[in-house]
Amino acid sequence: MSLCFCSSLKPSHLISEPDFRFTPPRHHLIPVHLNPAKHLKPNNHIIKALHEEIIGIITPNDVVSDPNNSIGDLKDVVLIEEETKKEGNEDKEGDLSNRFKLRNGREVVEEKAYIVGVARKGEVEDSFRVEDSLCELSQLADTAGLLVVGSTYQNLASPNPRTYIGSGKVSEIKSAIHALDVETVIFDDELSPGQLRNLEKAFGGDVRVCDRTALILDIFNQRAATREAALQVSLAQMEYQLPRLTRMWTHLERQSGGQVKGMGEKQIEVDKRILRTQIGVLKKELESVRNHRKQYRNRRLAVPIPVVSLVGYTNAGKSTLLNRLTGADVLAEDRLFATLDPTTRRVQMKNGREFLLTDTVGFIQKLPTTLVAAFRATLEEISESSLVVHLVDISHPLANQQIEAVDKVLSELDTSSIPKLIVWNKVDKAEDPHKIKLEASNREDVVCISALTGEGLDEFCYAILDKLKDTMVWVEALIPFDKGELLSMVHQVGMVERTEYTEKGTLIKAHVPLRFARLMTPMRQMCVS
Ligand SMILES: Nc1nc2c(ncn2[C@@H]2O[C@H](COP(=O)(O)OP(=O)(O)OP(=O)(O)O)[C@@H](O)[C@H]2O)c(=O)[nH]1
Ligand SMILES: [Mg+2]
Repeated sequence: MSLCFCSSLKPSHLISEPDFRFTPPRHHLIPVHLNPAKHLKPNNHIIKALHEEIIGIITPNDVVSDPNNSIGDLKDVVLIEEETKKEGNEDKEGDLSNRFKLRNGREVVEEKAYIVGVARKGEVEDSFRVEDSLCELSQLADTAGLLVVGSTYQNLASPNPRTYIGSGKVSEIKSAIHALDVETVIFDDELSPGQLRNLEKAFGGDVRVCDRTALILDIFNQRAATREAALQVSLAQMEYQLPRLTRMWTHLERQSGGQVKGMGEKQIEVDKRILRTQIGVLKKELESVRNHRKQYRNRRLAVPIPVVSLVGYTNAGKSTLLNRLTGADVLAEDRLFATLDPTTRRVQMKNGREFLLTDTVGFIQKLPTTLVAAFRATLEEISESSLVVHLVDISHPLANQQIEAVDKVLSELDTSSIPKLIVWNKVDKAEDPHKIKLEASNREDVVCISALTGEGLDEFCYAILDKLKDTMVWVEALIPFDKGELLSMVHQVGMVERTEYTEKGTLIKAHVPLRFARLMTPMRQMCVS
């Protein structure tokens, strides 16, 4: 059984991209029989490809002129993925070659996609407008390796429960997608299994229908690099798939003309059981991977250095900042969801102070709940940190909406008790950097930086220390000379305001983390007496 999101009958492109190469395995090739009498125009593009021993895309409608007679037996001329070129589309080689893209190190042919949204009447003014949300969906589609060739939306009080959009709009889209030769239609909200089914039926043919959630899950699937991330994504995919299995086997009934009525339903139950068992196995595996990571985390917590979590909308610049401050080598690129796994590195400040900085997975509006649930353990690291830094791409036209979307996820993660610092990144890219800096300086809790140029990074580190100080406890303690180790630890993790050497030991006045303050209780009493 193959798990796929876009279509319940065939493995979707969104699960496994067509792995297009110029030398495909033999079974992908089918012979082409060319009949010169039928062909009117010579096609030098193909000849060139053949001369260079590159296998080109040829259909029976293509004309091959071979002045040097170097092609040999035309029966051996082969065609890659017959479906990629339909009859009557002779001039599409150029168009097609534009659709070869390098995705995650693989050359793939981009499928044509059409995106659809719904603008809800009476929507809060400050939230994402439907055009903005569709623009983001288009970026997501691009990240997943799809070529968006058209989009539309409809104003509705609420989505149509049967087909998400109204029936008139369905017909309009049907005409558009057939005219544009679209293979996949992506909807901007999560579709119910019923809506998915009805829309596929309405569009007919081989058109696949999927939603934003499936697209995001697919991107995560493509990008999962570690075992934990891969397990988390698989779990999210299976949980998304479970209620959508409905049509997987109904084709059996259709094929047999209804003679094996009920067979499809039985098979659905079998599939659901298999899927549930797989979900159980995955959860167990995840548990063991997580225990392993927990041991690392406990070891890290034993080192008394404060942990600062970097959170923010996808593409805000979190990994760039981590790399800049720590010399780490986390992948940072202008694509959505570049990072899936948390990475922690030590930041050493000029004044000798240190803190640990953790880069986390980016957030997005309409983040699939299955994904939040599957990534909860990873995200829980955020709720265990001493400080949360919310990084904002201030140059983005939708910065405010992105801030709101991040705050929404943070509130779900129970981080309200952790102090937060807001950092406006990409100030270099802002339309009016001066104005942005002025605005930031007038606001408490906002620091303005450019992770790319390094501007404002010293202020950023000092702001972090200030914030960390707020999380600490003020102590005055007399540390005996034989506890030198503790004294240097206090210097390392606390903010020492004053030290004085007395006959009995070192008198310190400092802000220290709570658990240190507890450790120092006897020494604090010595100080009082
Ligand atoms: N101009 C400018 N570009 C920046 C800055 N910081 C990051 N970028 C660019 O923004 C893009 C995204 O950066 P990342 O560091 O990958 O963003 P991220 O927040 O880690 O993204 P995800 O991992 O997808 O959540 C990259 O192309 C960076 O070069 C900045 O201060 N100025
Ligand atoms: Mg990143």
